[in-house]
Amino acid sequence: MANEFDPKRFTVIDHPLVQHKLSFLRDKDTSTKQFRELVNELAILEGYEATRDLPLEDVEVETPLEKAVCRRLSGKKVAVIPILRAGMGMVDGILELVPSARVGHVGMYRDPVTHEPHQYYCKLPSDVESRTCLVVDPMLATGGSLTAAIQFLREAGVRDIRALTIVSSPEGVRAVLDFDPEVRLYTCALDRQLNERAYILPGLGDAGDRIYGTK
Ligand SMILES: O=P(O)(O)OC[C@H]1O[C@H](OP(=O)(O)OP(=O)(O)O)[C@H](O)[C@@H]1O
Ligand SMILES: O=c1cc[nH]c(=O)[nH]1
Ligand SMILES: [Mg+2]
Repeated sequence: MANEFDPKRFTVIDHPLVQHKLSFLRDKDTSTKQFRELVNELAILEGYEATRDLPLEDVEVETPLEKAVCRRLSGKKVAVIPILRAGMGMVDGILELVPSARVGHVGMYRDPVTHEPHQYYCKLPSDVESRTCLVVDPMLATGGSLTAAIQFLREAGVRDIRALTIVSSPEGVRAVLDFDPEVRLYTCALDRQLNERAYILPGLGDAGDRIYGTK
């Protein structure tokens, strides 16, 4: 479905498998175990889309019959950057696709009253600036957490940043795309709006609590 955002920078993944899994993710009766599995599966499907244009190079391979020119990922390396906690639920899915990726962690929690993000941890790969960084977090609500993470990566010199969320609000998408003119954003769903507590509607509730069973 068309939306108001620049299609070169913002992609809603409307693949049937994604939409099918998302329907179970939203369901309040889905168990913690199943929720975690679904987040992992959605990360794989989304990661496939977000890595679609990684550069390739020709390599010569000897098949059992003859030599063949094949294509492999070229030098450009990948880092996965989960925004803690909920983003951790997407890491293994991305690593299944790109096993050699490094993982950097950005710890961020949202103040329940002001909704402002507070950073409490950060550890990035030493060569992060030369990597394609896939920032993962299931939820994009006000955009405060993701813009803070992007700012952090820009300050570390990262050029290629792609953000992968599962459910996004229009307010959050606008905030992220306006904040950073280069970032590319992928999501499985563009939802209707935020409520007065800055939760996404219809959304899926608190992703961190549902992944870890803390409520
Ligand atoms: O776009 P925003 O308004 O910043 O909200 C989205 C953030 O809120 C959630 O994290 P939360 O603060 O609940 O931390 P958690 O992952 O530890 O549960 C979510 O995982 C995002 O990081
Ligand atoms: O709807 C929301 C908003 C922020 N964080 C969540 O986990 N869910
Ligand atoms: Mg949470």
